[in-house]
Amino acid sequence: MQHFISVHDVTDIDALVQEGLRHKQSPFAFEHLGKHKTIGLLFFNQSLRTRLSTQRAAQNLGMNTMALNVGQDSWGLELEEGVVMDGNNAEHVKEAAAVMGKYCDILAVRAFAGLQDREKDYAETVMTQFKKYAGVPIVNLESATRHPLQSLADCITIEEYKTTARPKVVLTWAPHFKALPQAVANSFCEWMNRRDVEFVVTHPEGYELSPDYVGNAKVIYNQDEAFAGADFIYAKNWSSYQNYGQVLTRDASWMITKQKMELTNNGKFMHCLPVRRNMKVTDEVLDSEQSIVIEQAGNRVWSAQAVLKRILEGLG
Ligand SMILES: NCCC[C@H](NC(=O)CCC(=O)O)C(=O)O
Ligand SMILES: NC(=O)OP(=O)(O)O
Repeated sequence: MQHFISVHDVTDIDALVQEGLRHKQSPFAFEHLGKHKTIGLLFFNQSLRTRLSTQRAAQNLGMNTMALNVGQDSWGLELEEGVVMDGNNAEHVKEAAAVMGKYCDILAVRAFAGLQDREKDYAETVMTQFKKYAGVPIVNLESATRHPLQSLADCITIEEYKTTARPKVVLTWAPHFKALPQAVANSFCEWMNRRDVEFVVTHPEGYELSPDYVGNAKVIYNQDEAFAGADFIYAKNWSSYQNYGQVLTRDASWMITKQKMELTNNGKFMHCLPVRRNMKVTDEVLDSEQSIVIEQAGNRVWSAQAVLKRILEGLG
């Protein structure tokens, strides 16, 4: 594997899921693979899980790690080409990416959607620019449109907890007062569409995700109907794709409650975290046996470790 930007960089998801599960069993089996290799983690946005789990994964593989909060620890980065740099950003990504590529063998980048300009966000400028100028493999730590390390951890978690060969997995929109990106939901769709699951997406009208990511997934606008017989409920808020970046409703009837979970087949509750309690999901559900959010977050280490191992093998 050269870069890990999206599901399209993976030739065999099942093999990668199994790889992750093997790392979970034997975290230090490849502790020499990353010796004398350095990963740089760049954050344009906040993070808890991604920052710590990716560092932990790299360390388990014997790598050195460096993390940088762009714009806070370092200079603000200009991403547009050909502009007069008379604003707040002191350094262009052309130099910054190339320089960091001299210090690091792998660069991992988090840069959320701005949610102002759909065309710009969906062009994935930051990932594209880093890929173009860094000269080293790039790992996506959640970009404008995708969060593949999360999706791989989600696949690993579903593999561990499924009780039938072909579980029913429901991605449900849940209310939030802020405008959040579509990245986690988009990415989850892309990965689920390639897994052996019955995949259903449910959300209020106006929250349709980009068809490029939803693909052939079944979309049901009635949340109760969608929940019927589900083995996994994956909750996430996202802002509108059509009315780009808008919050169209905060309808509390979409919050995940115990009553809704009772419609499922004793389904497991999943969320990528962080989650707003009693906004998206009740305490009762989050604190119940059905919630596997902590185990899911724990699997972020094994997801990152599987990906970094594949990239390290390609470095030679
Ligand atoms: N990486 C996991 C989710 C990150 C981000 N959530 C957030 O920004 C939540 C912020 C808040 O609840 O204030 C998102 O939805 O893409
Ligand atoms: N799920 C996730 O990516 O969490 P952080 O935003 O805390 O990294």
